[in-house]
Amino acid sequence: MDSVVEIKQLTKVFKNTKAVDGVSFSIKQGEVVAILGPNGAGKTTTMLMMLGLLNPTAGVARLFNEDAKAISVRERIGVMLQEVSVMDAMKVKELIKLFQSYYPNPLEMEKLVRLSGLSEQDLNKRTEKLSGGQKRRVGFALALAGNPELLFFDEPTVGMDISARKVFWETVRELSEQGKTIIFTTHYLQEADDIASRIILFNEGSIVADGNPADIKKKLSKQSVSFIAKNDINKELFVQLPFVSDVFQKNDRMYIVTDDTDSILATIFKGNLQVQDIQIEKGRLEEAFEQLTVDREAV
Ligand SMILES: Nc1ncnc2c1ncn2[C@@H]1O[C@H](COP(=O)(O)OP(=O)(O)OP(=O)(O)O)[C@@H](O)[C@H]1O
Repeated sequence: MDSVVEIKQLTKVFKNTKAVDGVSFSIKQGEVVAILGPNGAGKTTTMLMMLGLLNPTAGVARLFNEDAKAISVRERIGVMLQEVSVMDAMKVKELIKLFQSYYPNPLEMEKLVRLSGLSEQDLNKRTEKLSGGQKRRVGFALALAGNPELLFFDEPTVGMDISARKVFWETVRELSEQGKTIIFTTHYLQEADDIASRIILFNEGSIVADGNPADIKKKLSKQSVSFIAKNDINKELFVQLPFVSDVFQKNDRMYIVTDDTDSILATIFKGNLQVQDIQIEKGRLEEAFEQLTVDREAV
């Protein structure tokens, strides 16, 4: 399958801040990708560079194997950024019609209204009179106006109430079922896990993990095997194993921190180690993710 997004060694330096540091990935048609990470991780900056709205300090970003600024690319993408600035002094309906006119194969008004969760009343409102949540819905309708193949949403659910979120994600699922490619940034782990087929995890301007949600969760959540040793057991036996990240002793218990608890059990049994009271702990994902955030803030 062809990749619709290709970024290579993308880097952005603002004065003293390296916001994005040599990031590379490609995204295939039909993927639903969450760019996940704590505040300031570089998600928005990366998205803006992907879209050609911000020039990278180094590296390249290509959409459909072309420059993102090309008209032929613009016609195939839909974008909803954090700041939805809609033109004032126009009715919502007029604004949507204007956007439809920019594209060769726009979606019909009724479809846009249904997909974005706008009401008839909203359509007749003037844009400057909209609430924050209504603005988001209009922004969503505008992103879909051209019936795009590839969609970008930057922190899409910020400012949405629960019912608006529900409509939004239902629509995203529907679009995904139609084979559209969807890329969204979020700092909600749960959102990424619920919706995305792939999570690209950012921290401090770099990718720290990239994979399906199950693999990412495995990577994020620290697991350990612990036991009480009847005889002295040499720590090195576990330290040398590739899937072990830490081995320590607490009270009379030896803890082996690992991402593969099964293999630790196998090592214990194969080595016929004299241990008792084996416990397996699967760390909480939210905790691990919060830790990532805390680490960032501590810098
Ligand atoms: N225009 C700018 N000028 C200077 N620094 C910037 C600019 N835009 C972003 N930054 C800095 O770059 C870093 C990454 O910001 P970015 O907005 O990409 O993060 P993010 O992951 O999208 O975070 P958030 O979830 O808060 O939006 C931050 O340290 C931010 O302060």
